[in-house]
Amino acid sequence: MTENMKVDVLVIGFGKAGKTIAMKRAASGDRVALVEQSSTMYGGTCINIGCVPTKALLTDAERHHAKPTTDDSTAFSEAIQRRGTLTSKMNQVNLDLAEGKGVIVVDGHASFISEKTVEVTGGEERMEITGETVIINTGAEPVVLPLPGADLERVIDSTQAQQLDERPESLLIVGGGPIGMEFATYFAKFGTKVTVVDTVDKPFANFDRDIAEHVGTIMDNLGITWITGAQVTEFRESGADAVTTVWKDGDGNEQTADTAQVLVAVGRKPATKDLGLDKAGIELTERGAVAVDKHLRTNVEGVYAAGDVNGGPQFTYVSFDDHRVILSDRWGDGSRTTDNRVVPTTTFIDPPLATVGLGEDAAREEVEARGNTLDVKAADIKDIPIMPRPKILGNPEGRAKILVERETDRIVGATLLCVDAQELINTLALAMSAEIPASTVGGGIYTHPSSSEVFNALLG
Ligand SMILES: Cc1cc2nc3c(=O)[nH]c(=O)nc-3n(C[C@H](O)[C@H](O)[C@H](O)COP(=O)(O)OP(=O)(O)OC[C@H]3O[C@@H](n4cnc5c(N)ncnc54)[C@H](O)[C@@H]3O)c2cc1C
Ligand SMILES: NC(=O)c1ccc[n+]([C@@H]2O[C@H](COP(=O)([O-])OP(=O)(O)OC[C@H]3O[C@@H](n4cnc5c(N)ncnc54)[C@H](O)[C@@H]3O)[C@@H](O)[C@H]2O)c1
Repeated sequence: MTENMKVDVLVIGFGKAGKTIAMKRAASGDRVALVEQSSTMYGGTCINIGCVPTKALLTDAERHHAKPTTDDSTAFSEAIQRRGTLTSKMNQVNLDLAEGKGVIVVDGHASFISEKTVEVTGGEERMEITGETVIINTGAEPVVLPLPGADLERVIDSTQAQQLDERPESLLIVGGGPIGMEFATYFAKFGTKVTVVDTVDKPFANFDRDIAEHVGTIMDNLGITWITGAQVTEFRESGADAVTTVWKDGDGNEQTADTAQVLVAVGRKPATKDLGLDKAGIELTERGAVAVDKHLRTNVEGVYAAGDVNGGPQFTYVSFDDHRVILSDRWGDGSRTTDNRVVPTTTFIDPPLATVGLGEDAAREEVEARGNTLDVKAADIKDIPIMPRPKILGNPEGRAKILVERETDRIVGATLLCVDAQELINTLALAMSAEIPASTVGGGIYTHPSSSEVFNALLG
């Protein structure tokens, strides 16, 4: 039997934006249904298989590496266990929170059958749910390489890499983006021999070269081998306990490596498969994301797309901001849009690597095009005497760089590779979006010893 349900707000996917809108609208008295295809994903990617579990694993890896209290394999298993306990608690808390606010959580896979109606399958029974407002928040899924052997058991993705029963002796990671960098750090700190291969022609290609050099040293110190210009062509079984990765190097020569596991981390694509978007007439971008305008409206009235599925930057806090944009458009004055967003990033290597705004080359080009001058305020962390916190913590590695347009005193970009960079970058992002002058940030009174003193050192 098919059950039909009509709601004010239908949310597809338990992601950051969707759950936040669902809870707020339910608390405001709307009838809200939220469809989630997997009970292991209540609360979405971030808390179950993304940000939170990986940072818990990295924290345990860092603690173990700094001061081992047991052998690598035992410490690795304990970290995996703690991750499991933490995520199941958070998963349950998210379900309880949503239901506590009156959200009707529906288990099953949603697929559009018309503009504002989805069919839900896979749960206890088939249902049709129609929403006056529909929020698509289905996230993203790992890109699978279309290569021979990509489906071998030892070739895994970032979710499986968080749930290994045993510490692998060796690991090859395909892709040196944030997932590659973080997992390389995590495994290497538990004593796994890590090799990373990437197609890009230089390591850490998205970062300024001086910063990339420091990152390279950090990876070298962990014994991680970073290979660029590599085109992976195949994975092959190699005996009972290894897999061979085959790639062409920059000169076109074939290279191979045998490792216990291969982690493929070559990006994540918007999760639009089996969503029936064609039946709703919802348009996609060329890259397969749900096409949206600056209010996150799709081409169908009352249907929005939030988070990774709309093709924006793939971060939890961007999905969180998406929820504000949608609330503003649908239930507010529409003034909040995706225009002029300042989006900081942090990759959680050790120390963390954080960015906001432009890199040095792009900043110079942009500032000089305005006839102005770019001031590069930069220093190696070990050479900043008035910021002793990294030394106190025993980790003075790294470099800090803040880019300032001299004539306007505006911060146009920053890269911080240092202890507490994940916090510091938010101050700079706020200064940029609120147009607080660089000299004001530099003239702040900051507690001592704190990492914020880097602002006194570079901008004061
Ligand atoms: C390993 C890893 C580490 C990361 N680390 C960070 C980090 O440190 N910081 C950061 O900001 N970001 C990080 N990210 C990215 C971040 O997790 C995502 O950008 C964010 O979670 C996306 O949220 P979302 O709102 O788009 O949806 P998601 O949280 O992805 O939720 C989508 C939900 O929709 C469900 N779903 C999909 N299709 C359907 C359907 N048809 N019917 C019903 N349900 C469906 C899915 O099961 C899922 O639960 C990381 C990602 C990964 C993979
Ligand atoms: N700390 C964080 O905020 C954090 C952490 C992890 C993930 N994330 C989010 O998740 C997203 C996905 O991460 P990701 O690292 O998988 O993707 P990514 O797209 O950011 O990086 C993928 C890397 O794989 C390389 N690559 C692509 N195809 C390849 C191939 N065939 N062979 C070898 N290398 C190849 C690319 O050159 C790139 O360096 C990120 O973009 C980020 O938004 C964020």
